[in-house]
Amino acid sequence: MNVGIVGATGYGGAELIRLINHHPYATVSAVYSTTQDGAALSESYPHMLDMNSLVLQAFDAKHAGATCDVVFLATPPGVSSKLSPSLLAENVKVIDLSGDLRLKNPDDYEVWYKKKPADESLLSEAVYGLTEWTGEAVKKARLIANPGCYPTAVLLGLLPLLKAGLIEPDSLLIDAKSGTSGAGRSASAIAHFPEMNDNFKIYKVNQHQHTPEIEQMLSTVTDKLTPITFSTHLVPMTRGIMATMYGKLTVGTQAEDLRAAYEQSYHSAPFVRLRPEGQFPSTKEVYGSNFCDIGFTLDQRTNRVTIVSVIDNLVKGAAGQAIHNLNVLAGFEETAGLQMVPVYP
Ligand SMILES: NC(=O)C1=CN([C@@H]2O[C@H](COP(=O)(O)OP(=O)(O)OC[C@H]3O[C@@H](n4cnc5c(N)ncnc54)[C@H](OP(=O)(O)O)[C@@H]3O)[C@@H](O)[C@H]2O)C=CC1
Ligand SMILES: CC(=O)N[C@@H](CCC(=O)OP(=O)(O)O)C(=O)O
Repeated sequence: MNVGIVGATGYGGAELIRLINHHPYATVSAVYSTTQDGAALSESYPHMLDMNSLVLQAFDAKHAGATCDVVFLATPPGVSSKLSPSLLAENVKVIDLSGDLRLKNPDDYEVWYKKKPADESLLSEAVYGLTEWTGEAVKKARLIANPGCYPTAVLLGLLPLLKAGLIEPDSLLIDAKSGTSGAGRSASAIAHFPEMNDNFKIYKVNQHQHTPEIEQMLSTVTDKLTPITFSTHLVPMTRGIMATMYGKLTVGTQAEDLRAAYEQSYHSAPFVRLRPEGQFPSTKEVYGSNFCDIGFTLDQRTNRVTIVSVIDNLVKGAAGQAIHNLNVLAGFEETAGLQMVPVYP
């Protein structure tokens, strides 16, 4: 299968190239850039010096139609809503890593992204690609909205317990932390070395654009939209997200109910790993891999559960999850090209 990447000079694009290089059935056949038409990939990324057959070029939907079966859009907000229709018209399937097509309500996009939303027809066609939960719809999709990095960690940790009715949805507190690659290669000053080294920052308090995305997906298992408290922090590391989540248990919930709910949801999910009760994962334990590791414990004293979910933001939170979606929609085995053991230490 031939794939193209728009935004190939960014971190998400580079991670797609790295992972697809090991994919048994997919080949990168086109890499698009708005700023580096004609440049070799190694001009942006010298670590890909041996991949100089990949020459960056200006995006052209007709070219993509002639050379690619699927195109990944690893582009900033506001771009994929414009490019997707021209790719679909060329019979090319689209996997969008940005937030443009994730929110079904266009007003939410306008409020949280402060940009013009995509056309409603595009939003209604886009399938939210949280593969473990929406894989059946992904199989039939031609347009996939790949989940955000924070929502991936948060939703994989919360959905099984909410679906089983084990925690009160309106009691949820979500405290998430990310490495700075989450902000992209052209990150603003907030993520620069002198700002972030030896520092720890909270940001976008009550304003993070992933809030409605999390609420939207949680509502599919609780049947009502419940506002959440969701805080995001930058930590001085390159990759990794840890979401620590707290919720009040419903009457009678025991630790074995929590474990049973996770096992029921993820018994055949190759990328979700559950820790024994009371043991918690760290971000390094998933670094460079497509795993989401989850730990939990129940506090009898407060009648609350603490859940910890970790991912690599660039893999499970972006490129790896996008390739997982590619595998499902193409009918490949789910793990094709994604069986990396985490890099440790
Ligand atoms: N970093 C992460 O951990 C995650 C990122 N995402 C999302 O994935 C997308 C890509 O993120 P990331 O790779 O980190 O971002 P980067 O800033 O690292 O890269 C984005 C790339 O998009 C290209 N670009 C910029 N403007 C345009 C445009 N108008 N049209 C087409 N291409 C353009 C640029 O390449 P060029 O100048 O060569 O055109 C740039 O290299 C974003 O929407 C992000 O929010 C989602 C999950 C996790
Ligand atoms: C660390 C960091 O800055 N992370 C970014 C993630 C951005 C992102 O992935 O945005 P979309 O999913 O909405 O496209 C942020 O918090 O805004």
